[in-house]
Amino acid sequence: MSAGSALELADIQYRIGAARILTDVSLRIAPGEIVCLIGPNGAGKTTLMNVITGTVQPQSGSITWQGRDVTRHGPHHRSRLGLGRTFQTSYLFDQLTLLENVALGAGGPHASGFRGLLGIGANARHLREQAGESLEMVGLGAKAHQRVSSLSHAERRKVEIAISLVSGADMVLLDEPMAGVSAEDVPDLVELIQRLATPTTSVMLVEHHMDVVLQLAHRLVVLHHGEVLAEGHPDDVMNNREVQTAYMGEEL
Ligand SMILES: Nc1ncnc2c1ncn2[C@@H]1O[C@H](COP(=O)(O)OP(=O)(O)OP(=O)(O)O)[C@@H](O)[C@H]1O
Repeated sequence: MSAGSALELADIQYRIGAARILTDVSLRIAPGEIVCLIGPNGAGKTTLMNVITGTVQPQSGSITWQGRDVTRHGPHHRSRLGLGRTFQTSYLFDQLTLLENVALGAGGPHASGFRGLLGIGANARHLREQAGESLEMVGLGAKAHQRVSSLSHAERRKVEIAISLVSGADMVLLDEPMAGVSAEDVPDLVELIQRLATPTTSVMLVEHHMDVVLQLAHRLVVLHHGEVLAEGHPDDVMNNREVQTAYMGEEL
Protein backbone atom coordinates (compact mmCIF):
# COMPACT_ATOMS: atom_id res chain seq x y z
CA MET A 1 0.00 0.00 0.00
CA SER A 2 1.15 3.54 -0.72
CA ALA A 3 2.19 5.66 2.24
CA GLY A 4 -0.63 7.83 3.52
CA SER A 5 -3.54 5.82 2.09
CA ALA A 6 -6.39 4.73 4.33
CA LEU A 7 -8.12 2.88 1.52
CA GLU A 8 -6.65 1.62 -1.69
CA LEU A 9 -8.47 -0.13 -4.52
CA ALA A 10 -6.35 -1.73 -7.21
CA ASP A 11 -7.59 -2.92 -10.61
CA ILE A 12 -11.13 -3.73 -9.53
CA GLN A 13 -13.12 -5.67 -12.13
CA TYR A 14 -16.77 -6.46 -11.61
CA ARG A 15 -19.05 -8.07 -14.17
CA ILE A 16 -22.64 -9.23 -14.07
CA GLY A 17 -22.89 -11.89 -16.75
CA ALA A 18 -21.35 -10.35 -19.85
CA ALA A 19 -21.91 -6.78 -18.63
CA ARG A 20 -18.77 -5.02 -17.40
CA ILE A 21 -19.98 -2.91 -14.49
CA LEU A 22 -16.55 -1.84 -13.15
CA THR A 23 -13.36 -2.02 -15.19
CA ASP A 24 -9.80 -1.47 -13.91
CA VAL A 25 -10.92 0.79 -11.09
CA SER A 26 -8.02 1.94 -8.94
CA LEU A 27 -8.17 4.71 -6.37
CA ARG A 28 -6.73 5.80 -3.06
CA ILE A 29 -8.21 7.76 -0.22
CA ALA A 30 -6.02 9.41 2.41
CA PRO A 31 -6.95 9.76 6.08
CA GLY A 32 -8.99 12.94 6.59
CA GLU A 33 -9.84 13.32 2.93
CA ILE A 34 -13.34 14.02 1.57
CA VAL A 35 -13.66 12.35 -1.82
CA CYS A 36 -16.76 12.78 -3.98
CA LEU A 37 -17.59 10.09 -6.48
CA ILE A 38 -19.52 11.54 -9.39
CA GLY A 39 -20.61 10.34 -12.81
CA PRO A 40 -23.63 10.05 -15.06
CA ASN A 41 -26.52 7.74 -14.16
CA GLY A 42 -25.56 4.10 -14.37
CA ALA A 43 -21.80 4.85 -14.25
CA GLY A 44 -21.25 2.35 -11.43
CA LYS A 45 -21.01 4.67 -8.41
CA THR A 46 -23.28 2.71 -6.08
CA THR A 47 -21.69 -0.54 -7.21
CA LEU A 48 -18.26 0.84 -6.35
CA MET A 49 -19.46 1.88 -2.89
CA ASN A 50 -20.82 -1.66 -2.46
CA VAL A 51 -17.45 -3.10 -3.49
CA ILE A 52 -15.83 -0.96 -0.80
CA THR A 53 -18.25 -2.05 1.94
CA GLY A 54 -18.08 -5.69 0.84
CA THR A 55 -21.70 -6.23 -0.17
CA VAL A 56 -20.47 -6.81 -3.73
CA GLN A 57 -17.48 -9.08 -4.42
CA PRO A 58 -15.40 -8.10 -7.47
CA GLN A 59 -14.12 -10.90 -9.73
CA SER A 60 -10.61 -9.49 -9.46
CA GLY A 61 -8.60 -6.67 -7.97
CA SER A 62 -7.75 -5.88 -4.38
CA ILE A 63 -9.02 -3.70 -1.55
CA THR A 64 -6.59 -2.62 1.12
CA TRP A 65 -7.86 -0.90 4.25
CA GLN A 66 -5.37 0.61 6.71
CA GLY A 67 -2.66 -1.66 5.36
CA ARG A 68 -4.72 -4.85 5.56
CA ASP A 69 -6.03 -6.80 2.56
CA VAL A 70 -9.81 -6.91 3.08
CA THR A 71 -10.75 -8.06 -0.43
CA ARG A 72 -12.35 -11.28 0.84
CA HIS A 73 -13.76 -9.82 4.07
CA GLY A 74 -17.55 -9.52 4.31
CA PRO A 75 -19.38 -6.30 5.19
CA HIS A 76 -19.63 -6.94 8.94
CA HIS A 77 -15.94 -7.70 9.23
CA ARG A 78 -15.06 -4.52 7.31
CA SER A 79 -17.44 -2.50 9.43
CA ARG A 80 -15.76 -3.82 12.58
CA LEU A 81 -12.43 -2.67 11.14
CA GLY A 82 -13.82 0.88 10.84
CA LEU A 83 -14.73 0.85 7.16
CA GLY A 84 -18.20 2.39 7.34
CA ARG A 85 -21.40 1.50 5.60
CA THR A 86 -23.36 3.17 2.85
CA PHE A 87 -26.77 4.64 3.37
CA GLN A 88 -28.75 5.19 0.21
CA THR A 89 -32.13 4.01 1.28
CA SER A 90 -33.10 4.67 4.82
CA TYR A 91 -33.18 1.60 7.01
CA LEU A 92 -34.00 3.27 10.30
CA PHE A 93 -36.72 1.81 12.52
CA ASP A 94 -39.53 4.39 12.44
CA GLN A 95 -41.24 3.23 15.62
CA LEU A 96 -38.09 3.31 17.73
CA THR A 97 -36.57 6.46 19.23
CA LEU A 98 -33.47 8.12 17.86
CA LEU A 99 -31.49 6.87 20.84
CA GLU A 100 -32.71 3.29 20.34
CA ASN A 101 -31.87 3.41 16.65
CA VAL A 102 -28.36 4.67 17.31
CA ALA A 103 -27.76 2.19 20.16
CA LEU A 104 -28.96 -0.62 17.89
CA GLY A 105 -26.76 0.59 15.06
CA ALA A 106 -23.78 0.95 17.36
CA GLY A 107 -23.42 -2.75 17.93
CA GLY A 108 -24.77 -3.76 14.54
CA PRO A 109 -28.02 -5.69 14.24
CA HIS A 110 -26.58 -8.46 16.39
CA ALA A 111 -25.67 -9.11 19.98
CA SER A 112 -24.35 -5.84 21.42
CA GLY A 113 -26.76 -3.66 19.43
CA PHE A 114 -29.82 -5.49 20.70
CA ARG A 115 -28.50 -5.62 24.25
CA GLY A 116 -27.96 -1.86 24.09
CA LEU A 117 -31.48 -1.41 22.82
CA LEU A 118 -33.02 -3.62 25.48
CA GLY A 119 -30.80 -2.37 28.26
CA ILE A 120 -29.36 -5.84 28.88
CA GLY A 121 -25.77 -6.48 29.89
CA ALA A 122 -22.87 -4.54 31.33
CA ASN A 123 -22.26 -2.59 28.14
CA ALA A 124 -25.83 -1.40 27.70
CA ARG A 125 -25.49 1.83 29.63
CA HIS A 126 -22.20 2.62 27.93
CA LEU A 127 -23.74 1.97 24.53
CA ARG A 128 -26.70 4.25 25.26
CA GLU A 129 -24.35 6.95 26.56
CA GLN A 130 -22.31 6.72 23.40
CA ALA A 131 -25.48 6.87 21.33
CA GLY A 132 -26.55 10.00 23.23
CA GLU A 133 -23.17 11.67 22.68
CA SER A 134 -23.28 10.82 19.01
CA LEU A 135 -26.75 12.36 18.69
CA GLU A 136 -25.45 15.50 20.43
CA MET A 137 -22.65 15.67 17.89
CA VAL A 138 -25.06 15.70 14.98
CA GLY A 139 -27.27 18.29 16.71
CA LEU A 140 -30.13 15.94 17.62
CA GLY A 141 -29.52 15.53 21.35
CA ALA A 142 -32.80 17.26 22.21
CA LYS A 143 -34.76 14.77 20.12
CA ALA A 144 -33.07 11.61 21.44
CA HIS A 145 -36.32 10.24 22.90
CA GLN A 146 -38.56 11.04 19.96
CA ARG A 147 -39.56 8.41 17.44
CA VAL A 148 -37.70 8.44 14.14
CA SER A 149 -41.06 8.63 12.33
CA SER A 150 -41.33 12.29 13.46
CA LEU A 151 -38.12 13.37 11.70
CA SER A 152 -37.48 15.26 8.47
CA HIS A 153 -35.31 13.72 5.73
CA ALA A 154 -32.34 15.81 6.83
CA GLU A 155 -32.75 14.67 10.42
CA ARG A 156 -32.93 11.03 9.32
CA ARG A 157 -29.64 11.52 7.49
CA LYS A 158 -28.16 12.92 10.66
CA VAL A 159 -29.30 9.87 12.64
CA GLU A 160 -27.63 7.66 10.04
CA ILE A 161 -24.45 9.69 10.41
CA ALA A 162 -24.72 9.39 14.20
CA ILE A 163 -24.82 5.59 13.78
CA SER A 164 -21.75 5.76 11.61
CA LEU A 165 -19.96 7.82 14.27
CA VAL A 166 -20.91 5.59 17.17
CA SER A 167 -19.78 2.47 15.35
CA GLY A 168 -16.29 3.98 15.28
CA ALA A 169 -15.94 4.32 11.52
CA ASP A 170 -12.62 5.65 10.25
CA MET A 171 -14.22 6.03 6.86
CA VAL A 172 -17.78 7.23 6.45
CA LEU A 173 -19.44 6.26 3.17
CA LEU A 174 -22.48 8.28 2.15
CA ASP A 175 -24.59 7.46 -0.89
CA GLU A 176 -26.52 10.53 -2.00
CA PRO A 177 -26.80 12.11 1.45
CA MET A 178 -28.80 15.04 0.06
CA ALA A 179 -31.48 12.86 -1.57
CA GLY A 180 -34.90 14.00 -0.40
CA VAL A 181 -33.43 16.73 1.80
CA SER A 182 -35.14 20.12 1.46
CA ALA A 183 -33.03 23.05 0.20
CA GLU A 184 -33.09 24.88 3.52
CA ASP A 185 -31.63 21.86 5.33
CA VAL A 186 -28.74 21.34 2.89
CA PRO A 187 -26.23 23.84 4.43
CA ASP A 188 -26.58 22.24 7.86
CA LEU A 189 -25.97 18.77 6.47
CA VAL A 190 -23.00 19.99 4.41
CA GLU A 191 -21.48 21.47 7.56
CA LEU A 192 -21.99 18.19 9.44
CA ILE A 193 -20.30 16.17 6.69
CA GLN A 194 -17.37 18.60 6.76
CA ARG A 195 -17.07 18.02 10.50
CA LEU A 196 -17.03 14.24 9.99
CA ALA A 197 -13.66 14.47 8.27
CA THR A 198 -10.96 14.57 10.93
CA PRO A 199 -7.23 13.80 10.62
CA THR A 200 -8.11 10.13 11.10
CA THR A 201 -11.54 9.88 9.49
CA SER A 202 -12.13 10.11 5.77
CA VAL A 203 -15.42 10.54 3.96
CA MET A 204 -16.42 9.20 0.58
CA LEU A 205 -19.69 10.23 -0.92
CA VAL A 206 -21.75 9.82 -4.04
CA GLU A 207 -23.65 13.01 -4.74
CA HIS A 208 -25.52 14.41 -7.71
CA HIS A 209 -25.90 17.98 -6.47
CA MET A 210 -22.82 19.68 -7.89
CA ASP A 211 -23.07 22.71 -5.59
CA VAL A 212 -22.82 20.33 -2.63
CA VAL A 213 -20.01 18.36 -4.27
CA LEU A 214 -17.98 21.51 -4.84
CA GLN A 215 -18.43 22.66 -1.26
CA LEU A 216 -17.36 19.34 0.19
CA ALA A 217 -14.85 17.65 -2.06
CA HIS A 218 -11.14 17.78 -1.47
CA ARG A 219 -10.90 15.53 -4.49
CA LEU A 220 -13.28 14.31 -7.19
CA VAL A 221 -13.32 10.90 -8.83
CA VAL A 222 -15.39 10.67 -12.02
CA LEU A 223 -16.76 7.29 -13.06
CA HIS A 224 -18.04 6.77 -16.58
CA HIS A 225 -19.22 3.41 -17.95
CA GLY A 226 -17.59 1.75 -14.94
CA GLU A 227 -14.15 3.28 -15.48
CA VAL A 228 -12.34 6.13 -13.74
CA LEU A 229 -12.49 8.90 -16.33
CA ALA A 230 -10.75 11.56 -14.26
CA GLU A 231 -9.71 12.34 -10.72
CA GLY A 232 -8.11 15.23 -8.93
CA HIS A 233 -8.80 18.70 -7.59
CA PRO A 234 -12.43 19.70 -8.25
CA ASP A 235 -11.48 22.74 -10.39
CA ASP A 236 -9.25 20.65 -12.65
CA VAL A 237 -11.79 17.86 -12.99
CA MET A 238 -14.66 20.20 -13.79
CA ASN A 239 -12.58 21.83 -16.52
CA ASN A 240 -11.64 18.50 -18.04
CA ARG A 241 -13.11 18.28 -21.55
CA GLU A 242 -13.66 14.50 -21.36
CA VAL A 243 -15.65 14.95 -18.16
CA GLN A 244 -17.76 17.69 -19.71
CA THR A 245 -18.46 15.47 -22.73
CA ALA A 246 -19.40 12.51 -20.54
CA TYR A 247 -21.96 14.69 -18.80
CA MET A 248 -23.52 16.11 -21.97
CA GLY A 249 -27.25 16.03 -21.45
CA GLU A 250 -26.83 15.24 -17.76
CA GLU A 251 -27.10 17.54 -14.79
CA LEU A 252 -23.59 18.80 -13.98
N1 LIG B 1 -27.94 -6.46 -10.00
C1 LIG B 1 -27.73 -5.94 -11.20
N2 LIG B 1 -28.03 -6.62 -12.33
C2 LIG B 1 -27.80 -6.10 -13.55
N3 LIG B 1 -27.25 -4.90 -13.76
C3 LIG B 1 -26.94 -4.17 -12.68
C4 LIG B 1 -27.16 -4.62 -11.35
N4 LIG B 1 -26.73 -3.67 -10.48
C5 LIG B 1 -26.27 -2.67 -11.24
N5 LIG B 1 -26.40 -2.96 -12.55
C6 LIG B 1 -26.01 -2.11 -13.68
O1 LIG B 1 -24.71 -1.63 -13.38
C7 LIG B 1 -24.56 -0.29 -13.83
C8 LIG B 1 -24.08 0.57 -12.68
O2 LIG B 1 -25.13 0.70 -11.73
P1 LIG B 1 -24.97 1.62 -10.44
O3 LIG B 1 -26.26 1.60 -9.70
O4 LIG B 1 -23.74 1.23 -9.71
O5 LIG B 1 -24.75 3.06 -11.13
P2 LIG B 1 -24.80 4.49 -10.46
O6 LIG B 1 -23.67 5.26 -11.05
O7 LIG B 1 -24.85 4.40 -8.98
O8 LIG B 1 -26.18 5.06 -11.02
P3 LIG B 1 -27.20 6.16 -10.43
O9 LIG B 1 -26.46 7.47 -10.47
O10 LIG B 1 -28.32 6.12 -11.40
O11 LIG B 1 -27.57 5.72 -9.04
C9 LIG B 1 -25.90 0.12 -14.41
O12 LIG B 1 -25.85 -0.01 -15.81
C10 LIG B 1 -26.87 -0.86 -13.80
O13 LIG B 1 -27.96 -1.07 -14.67
